[in-house]
Amino acid sequence: MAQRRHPPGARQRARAARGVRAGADVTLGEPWSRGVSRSAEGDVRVAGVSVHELAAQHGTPAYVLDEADLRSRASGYRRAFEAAFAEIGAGVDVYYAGKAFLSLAVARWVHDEGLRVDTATGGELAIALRAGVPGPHIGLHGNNKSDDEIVTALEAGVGRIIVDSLVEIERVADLAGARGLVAPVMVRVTTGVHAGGHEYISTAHEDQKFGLSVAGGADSPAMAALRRAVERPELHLLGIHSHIGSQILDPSGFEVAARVVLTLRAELAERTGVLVDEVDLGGGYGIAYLPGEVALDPDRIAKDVAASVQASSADLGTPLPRFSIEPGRAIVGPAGLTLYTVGTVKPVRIDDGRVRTYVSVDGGMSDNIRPALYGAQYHAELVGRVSQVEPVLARVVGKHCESGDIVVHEVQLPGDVRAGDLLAVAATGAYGRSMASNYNQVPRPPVVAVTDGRARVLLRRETVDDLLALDQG
Ligand SMILES: Cc1ncc(COP(=O)(O)O)c(C=O)c1O
Ligand SMILES: N[C@@H](CCCC[NH3+])C(=O)O
Repeated sequence: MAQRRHPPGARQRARAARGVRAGADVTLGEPWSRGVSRSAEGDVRVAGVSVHELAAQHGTPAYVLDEADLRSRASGYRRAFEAAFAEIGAGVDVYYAGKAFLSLAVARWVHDEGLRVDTATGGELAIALRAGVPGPHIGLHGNNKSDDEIVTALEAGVGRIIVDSLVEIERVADLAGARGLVAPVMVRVTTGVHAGGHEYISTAHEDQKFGLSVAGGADSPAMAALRRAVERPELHLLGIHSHIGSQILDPSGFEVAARVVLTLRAELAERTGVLVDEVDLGGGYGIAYLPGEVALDPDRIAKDVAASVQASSADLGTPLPRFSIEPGRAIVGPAGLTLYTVGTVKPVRIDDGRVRTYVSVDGGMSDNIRPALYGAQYHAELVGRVSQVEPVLARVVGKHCESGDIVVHEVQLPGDVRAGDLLAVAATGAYGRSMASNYNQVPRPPVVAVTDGRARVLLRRETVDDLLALDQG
């Protein structure tokens, strides 16, 4: 695929050479990362680097990650939860959910900021370990872990393996026992609380692949698994894990799930005499994708969850456990944007007589599957120049052979949007690159980190040669 490169305009070149900024830059605000600003001349910068420069140096499409933004969200979540849980006398660990996006640098950044790392596969585990995250600060998830994954985790001394089924309890115990090890495990349970979007629902029975249901009380699959984990001497049962969903904007689901888990913990103690030390409440903290949307505030949610677990524990008469959480999207999502170059622009008359302008960009569902998969909404802006032309109703689409290859369903863009323009889509840091594909043999874009006016490549752009290298003829 030919890569489009954007030579900066003469004015930008001259300014970059002088290293000065004309006029005061204005921060764009949510849903953009905190380092995204626009100068009076319309030059959009990420952490001080112009989008023209990024496009010229790295081509488009490109994922751009604002390091300072990511770090401050990581430390913000850690501080908020540490403070709120210290207030009620409980400890807390924050695990960054690497599934949202993981690379060596990102693993190091979150580790620097005092977070641990939650991995879901051997690949994520390998990256966390290679980055230098200590084994005890890593968790391994997965509903279908391979023996290799379990053994790698055991040998790396991971802090916890979150077991997801009865058979896995036996496998982890056998693999640990064969090596003379005791495996630290948590049991993942399903509380019936499902959250995401703006509401949560609570159902008694679960019809999905993750975890073990608490439905049935003393006879529940969750209780059976916990008891079995207590029985196996090759396992050290650390605690109970619950993850209720993703992109949650209504925090009440966390509180309901926490109460269910704390109740199960008390029941387990009654039946076995073992009061487990830890409770993990999973990830799912929602972010803003569109202007005007309000992300969950870590300080607020930490206080609410802490108050609710304190109340539940007091009702149950059990001492507070140590807590942990696993935010992914809330750390990396807002820190990322995707830079595209506009190609074909096509006005299309739609049913109600209006015209929708289809703006095709040089990427699409291969770099962001979320609109096609979940109907996810995003916000885009023209970032390479300022236009005074009236906005039109636009749909940003990709270059793939699918009519559902939509990047932004509906957005107002200047009526003179044209080929060669630079377009940025906000809040693509989570589940963009990590869920990217090579559909239509499109090489995956690079991830470029921007820090204090300097850009560097974290993951290089794939090439057609990379794709051909996989092909054994
Ligand atoms: C077990 C577990 N922990 C953490 C996460 C991270 O979720 P999010 O990125 O929504 O914070 C997920 C994904 O939803 C998950 O399945
Ligand atoms: N991948 C999903 C979220 C699922 C997270 C993993 N449990 C998303 O893009 O929103």
